[in-house]
Amino acid sequence: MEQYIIKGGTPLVGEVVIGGAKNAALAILAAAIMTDETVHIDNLPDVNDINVLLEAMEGIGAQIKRIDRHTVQISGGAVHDFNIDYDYIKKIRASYYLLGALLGKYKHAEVALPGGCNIGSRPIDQHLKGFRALGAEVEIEHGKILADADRLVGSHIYFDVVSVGATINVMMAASMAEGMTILENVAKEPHVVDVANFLNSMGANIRGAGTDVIKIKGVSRLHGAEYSIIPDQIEAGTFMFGAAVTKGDVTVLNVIPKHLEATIAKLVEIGCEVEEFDDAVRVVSKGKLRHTQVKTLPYPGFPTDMQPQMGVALALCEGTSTITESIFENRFKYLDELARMGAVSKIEGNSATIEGVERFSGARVSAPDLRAGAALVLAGLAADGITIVDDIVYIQRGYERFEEKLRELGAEIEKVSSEKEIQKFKLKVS
Ligand SMILES: CC(=O)N[C@H]1[C@@H](OP(=O)(O)OP(=O)(O)OC[C@H]2O[C@@H](n3ccc(=O)[nH]c3=O)[C@H](O)[C@@H]2O)O[C@H](CO)[C@@H](O)[C@@H]1O
Ligand SMILES: C=C(OP(=O)(O)O)C(=O)O
Repeated sequence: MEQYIIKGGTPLVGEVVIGGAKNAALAILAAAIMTDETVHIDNLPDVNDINVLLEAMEGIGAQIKRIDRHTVQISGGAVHDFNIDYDYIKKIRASYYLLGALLGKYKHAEVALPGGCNIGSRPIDQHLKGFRALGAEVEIEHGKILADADRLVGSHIYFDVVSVGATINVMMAASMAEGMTILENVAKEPHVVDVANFLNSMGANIRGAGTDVIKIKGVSRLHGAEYSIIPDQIEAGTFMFGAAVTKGDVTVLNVIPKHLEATIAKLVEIGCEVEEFDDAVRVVSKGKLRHTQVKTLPYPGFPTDMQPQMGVALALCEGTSTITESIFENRFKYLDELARMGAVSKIEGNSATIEGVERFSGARVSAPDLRAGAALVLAGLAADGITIVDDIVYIQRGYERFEEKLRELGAEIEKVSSEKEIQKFKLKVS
């Protein structure tokens, strides 16, 4: 089992290039099998979730050609199997996008119920409601979602909750339904817009992505395309909070600053200096950090996927801060791990009260999920002494070369997998 070992106390300083957005890329890869022609996708992040999804797609007959770590060519023409097994996708959430893609193109899909991070109850009732409204029969049997339709017909669908996954999934299926679909109360996340743009580049007719209402005029076929995925706002935000907690000076490159507005606002509130450029953002943290409040909300609100990273910063702020987590009820597990490093917090329902401390002390902690794991790495970088983060397989789901990028910013961090390597690192940094 691999771990990160970190000697904290060095400010992160320098520039870091941000990769493509995992959560956009996963949906776009799935959507790529909706045409028989070749699709060329660029700016893919080289992370475990992507590789697992590509394997699952190969398993049903898609031809996948890796051009390099960030570029892939996909031909969906040879897809002959509409059945995705649990073994492939138990580790990832976004396997559910193969439902929308297969149902849209082939009117039939059998996909195991998705996995993903254990951050709370994660129903998919809104996805199924959307597919049924388009005319599909949908059943859950033996852990699989079976969706079947003679034809899909456009419909007017109001989502009861704002869901990124349901919005994208139903948008995919509806793009190959007959007639007009109107989706209301949809998610407005940048990756929803990116997937709509990608589908449109394949010949779909989708309008309104990024607003509350998406209108889709179904088409009978989609064609090949070349597409470059948007930058990952969560990877960028993680490095930006890295600057905040280590009293560093980090510029994230290849970002869309507009997508980072909520993160930037909170960094400014806690006392960081933030400079925005066309496709870069610089975060400088000098003095003490100030306490604040934050509530996670759908975009353009503060993203739940940034909540643990912000929580680590708040645990180092002067005074008392509060976090309200309104999307997933089980996203505070990192606070128990952070307590081992000296953080002081109390969780009540979906809120956490955090009493800032002067410093963390290095300790052995476990990553409970992807973003919580990344947040604990940030805590280790800010802490006195040595921190070991276990279960980094979660972090590897969504961060490419995380430790290398941090080292390029001056961090003392290694990926290790044995006691011998841990001792070697300790000797090196002592
Ligand atoms: C692979 C991927 O892109 N994952 C992201 C996606 O997850 P995911 O697509 O699972 O998240 P959703 O936006 O669907 O979930 C938002 C809220 O809606 C609820 N809900 C969702 C669907 C449904 O059918 N019924 C229902 O009640 C969920 O329990 C949650 O409380 O968006 C989340 C919210 O930005 C992010 O944290 C995840 O990183
Ligand atoms: C929660 C996340 O991913 P998933 O939805 O795939 O579990 C995430 O990207 O932070």
